[in-house]
Amino acid sequence: MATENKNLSVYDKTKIPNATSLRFGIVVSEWNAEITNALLKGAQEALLDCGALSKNIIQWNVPGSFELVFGCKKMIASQQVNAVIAIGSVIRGETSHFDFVCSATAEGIKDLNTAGEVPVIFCVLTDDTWQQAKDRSGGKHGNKGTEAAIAAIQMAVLGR
Ligand SMILES: Nc1c(NC[C@H](O)[C@H](O)[C@H](O)CO)[nH]c(=O)[nH]c1=O
Ligand SMILES: CC(=O)[C@@H](O)COP(=O)(O)O
Repeated sequence: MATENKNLSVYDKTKIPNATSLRFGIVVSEWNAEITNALLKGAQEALLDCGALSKNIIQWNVPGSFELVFGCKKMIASQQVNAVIAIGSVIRGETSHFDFVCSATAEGIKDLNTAGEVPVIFCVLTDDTWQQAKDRSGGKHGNKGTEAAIAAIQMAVLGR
């Protein structure tokens, strides 16, 4: 189902485990900061809505999405978190750089999950246009940060 047919911000709180006992890392890319900050807001609000404590949400920033993998790996190694959310916004430009950044970031985050230490949630928008990114970070299609927070809670419980 494409995002167009699924609001990213909708969740049934009664079906989400309580997050009070869980610790979360959030690593945020600073490229396209208007988008990534909106994703971060959505994630933070959903975590708190599901019982997470502010003191248990550790946030680091990295320059761009390509650096998310390194930031998440260091977060896992040093912060005793139950799940990490990797937040980025990659928007296609004139060259094939978009493809390399997207594939490297996705592969790297996949590899962190394959390592099996801590689940890392892929909250990286890969859009052809600025409007597509706006629509998925609190716009008409909801907020992928919200979706990522719910996935983080569910995977944190599964990974315990
Ligand atoms: N063009 C975008 C980038 N590019 C930067 C890379 O992510 C990386 O920081 C750089 O290549 C240095 O290693 N990053 C995004 O997150 N979004 C973009 O649209
Ligand atoms: C995703 C990118 O790296 C891209 O925005 C860079 O733009 P360009 O391909 O025009 O250099």
